[in-house]
Amino acid sequence: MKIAVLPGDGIGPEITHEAVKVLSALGDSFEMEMAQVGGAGYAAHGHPLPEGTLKLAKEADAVLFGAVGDYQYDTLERALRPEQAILGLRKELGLFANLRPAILYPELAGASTLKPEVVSGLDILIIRELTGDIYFGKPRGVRECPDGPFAGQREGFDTMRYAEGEIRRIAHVAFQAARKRDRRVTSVDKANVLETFQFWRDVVTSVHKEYQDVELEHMYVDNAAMQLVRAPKKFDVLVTGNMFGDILSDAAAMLTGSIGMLPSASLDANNKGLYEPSHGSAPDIAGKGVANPLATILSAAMMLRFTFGKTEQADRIETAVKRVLAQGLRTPDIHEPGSTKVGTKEMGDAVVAALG
Ligand SMILES: NC(=O)c1ccc[n+]([C@@H]2O[C@H](COP(=O)([O-])OP(=O)(O)OC[C@H]3O[C@@H](n4cnc5c(N)ncnc54)[C@H](O)[C@@H]3O)[C@@H](O)[C@H]2O)c1
Ligand SMILES: CC(C)[C@H](C(=O)O)[C@@H](O)C(=O)O
Ligand SMILES: [Mg+2]
Repeated sequence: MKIAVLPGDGIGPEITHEAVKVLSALGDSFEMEMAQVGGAGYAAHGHPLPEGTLKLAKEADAVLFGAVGDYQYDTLERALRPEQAILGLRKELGLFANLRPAILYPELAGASTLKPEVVSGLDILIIRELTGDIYFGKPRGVRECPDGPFAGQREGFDTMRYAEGEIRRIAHVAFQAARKRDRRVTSVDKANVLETFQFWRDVVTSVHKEYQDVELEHMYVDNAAMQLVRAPKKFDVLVTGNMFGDILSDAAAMLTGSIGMLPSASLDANNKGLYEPSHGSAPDIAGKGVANPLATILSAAMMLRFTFGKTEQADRIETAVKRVLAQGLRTPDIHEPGSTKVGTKEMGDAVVAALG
């Protein structure tokens, strides 16, 4: 059981450290090897995804990833920016299925920016396609605008595209996940405007024929964004493309009380995976010891469940997280009167202490 630990930048090292601490406290023997990635990879090796890091990630059974990115690298040419590391890992490892479960722990019902009655009991699963869409489509770049009123000026462009097989495989993941839940899938698209997403809708509808026991609804992405804050509990499994999934999952994070609570699993066809919080490197709070490590700790629990099949150990971590929340411990991102404010390390220590 080899885990590649890639802490990255900003709060990445702080939160990953806590997740490693929790994994180490379980009593199983995981082989964990660390490597630099993102801005840290660029600073040490001149590339955000150094060869050695990619090799380690490929060899390992799973990757525990912190976060990448820092403002100081924003002016580098795109290929060298820290974000290319996570995009490169997803592509190189074939991690096409991104599972982002948005669960509101009852203890945090008062912490959400939405009214408790709107969010209490929330348990939805966002499935984001992760290796296609406008993120990876070619051509892209900046060129001379060929026609229209701005002809001759520079224009930026990207290409949105999805191959049928890419849509089919993520649709299967969604329908199969729904079978283990409330058997309802909402496919989110923009079929009213975009060719790519009319095609998406048609392909999802055709895959659905194999899953007649699962209810399928189609929804436009703008409506989905509205419904997520209006009546989020109406959703069960939400499946969508790379770009829409990125945006909707950050919105869903706030339903859970904080972006620091939303874990994720990025899986290939064989459940090999990369596990990371859904948030970024939070440069604004990096080094202050206040970042919420729970999304990363919960991502480690997803790793145990999906890649290693260690359901009991995953349950232990998730139960420990519930216990520390019940004890009233909160990092400062969660605003709740009467709670006990703790830092990143104390939160990690509390989870370790609460492991049954
Ligand atoms: N997968 C990734 O590595 C990943 C994901 C998203 C953004 N990024 C990168 O992170 C950098 C910052 O991006 P951003 O500011 O748009 O998004 P962000 O998610 O890093 O931060 C948004 C806000 O949420 C807060 N926040 C995030 N995680 C938190 C945590 N665990 N505990 C407490 N507060 C937390 C931050 O302090 C900030 O105010 C950028 O370089 C971006 O490209 C990386
Ligand atoms: C950092 C960035 C490339 C990444 C994405 O857009 O996928 C992030 O926002 C995420 O949600 O993991
Ligand atoms: Mg994002």
